[in-house]
Amino acid sequence: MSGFGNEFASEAVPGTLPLGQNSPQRVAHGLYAEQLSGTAFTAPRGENRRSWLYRIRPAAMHGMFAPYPQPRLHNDFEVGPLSPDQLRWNPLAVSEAPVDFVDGLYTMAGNGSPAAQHGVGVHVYAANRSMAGRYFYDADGELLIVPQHGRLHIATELGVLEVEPQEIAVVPRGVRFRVELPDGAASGYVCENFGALLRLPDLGPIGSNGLANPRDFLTPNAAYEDVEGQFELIAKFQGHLWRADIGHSPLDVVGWHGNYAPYKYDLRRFNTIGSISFDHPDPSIFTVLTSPSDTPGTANLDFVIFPPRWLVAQHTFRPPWFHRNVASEFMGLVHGAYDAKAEGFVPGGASLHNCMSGHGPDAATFEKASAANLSQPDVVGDTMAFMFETRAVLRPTRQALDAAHRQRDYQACWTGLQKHFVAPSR
Ligand SMILES: O=C(O)Cc1cc(O)ccc1O
Ligand SMILES: [Fe+2]
Repeated sequence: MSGFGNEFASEAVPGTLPLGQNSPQRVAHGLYAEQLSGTAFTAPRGENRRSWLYRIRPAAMHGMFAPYPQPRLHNDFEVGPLSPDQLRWNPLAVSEAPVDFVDGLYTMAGNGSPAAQHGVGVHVYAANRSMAGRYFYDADGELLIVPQHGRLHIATELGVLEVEPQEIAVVPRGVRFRVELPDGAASGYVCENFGALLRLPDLGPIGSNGLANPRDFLTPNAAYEDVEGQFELIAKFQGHLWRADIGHSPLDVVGWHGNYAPYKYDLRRFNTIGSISFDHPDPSIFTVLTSPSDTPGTANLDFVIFPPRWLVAQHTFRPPWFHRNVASEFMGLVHGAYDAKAEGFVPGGASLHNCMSGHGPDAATFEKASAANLSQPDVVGDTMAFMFETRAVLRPTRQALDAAHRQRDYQACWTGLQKHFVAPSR
């Protein structure tokens, strides 16, 4: 079903959804009615998100939760002194042992907390088997999933999302799901948003079209599993994982209606807008989705992409400029090469430039772009980089700082920048 944040209605069995009410005395087909609230009951109408689920058994039915050991996934961002160094990592290696999506998550950095209801957790994942007999939900935030390698088959309570690299999926806070790997292995990035729900950015003078267009966001039709067995429900709650026995698939929603639902988006549909005169615009022009904070214009999270595009700006240094930012920038690369880095920033890798840490094109990129012939356009072809930009400093986890795959020589990419200044003689 097409559209961003629409009021959808979907039933896998005809006649499931009640007409004219949400909670009839007896639901059709012997189902239970259950509301899933993604915003406060009293959130303003334009921001209010909830769905009504008509399901075989209510979500309350499962055993007691006990801690589930997955020490690589958490929200214990490093406390204490934090170096302002620029950081960069190679891709996380896929484990030799069998690892599913939940066990394959690895926390890189974050800010805020689930308790504070603002901030983000930044994770990567590398998995080599499908989740089988287990289901997951995150009570701490919605999950923005950015596949980098391998497709994901995400079976959720509200239906199935198939996503491949260069597409994204968003699973709302609380929605239970299982991830299968049609290609046998998969890796990518996840931003866990503790704050206000992701929404489309305002377009200002761009007008009523452009960037990510609402109709390109797709929400699944209802699909249910009617199976019983000895299964496991994994919850992420207040920064840590918990497990409970569950005797049936919780993906048993036969019909649902509402505006709180998973969705996917193909980043290749992004209507990239840029300079056709001079100067490289601020990267906010590439915002796909934003989670506002309580300060207008200052996001809890901006999800920004750097898709293929033409560079035509005249008398201009065309790649991203040198920069220091009050906000903090975590970047990843889904595909190809990024136009500010000639080498070292590889698909599946990541970089972190925190508040006011200088960054920008590496020496090779600077020299090349400074000498480029601007009478012809450049095309940035095979590429799909992205940024999770957030107003608060991203504190890396201890494991990310200590990781063998951290590039400890990252700063060297700027050491080759030559002094070109020549003081005019007086
Ligand atoms: O490469 C980066 O760090 C992100 C970035 C992109 C851009 O187009 C302009 C500035 C900027 O920091
Ligand atoms: Fe930047």
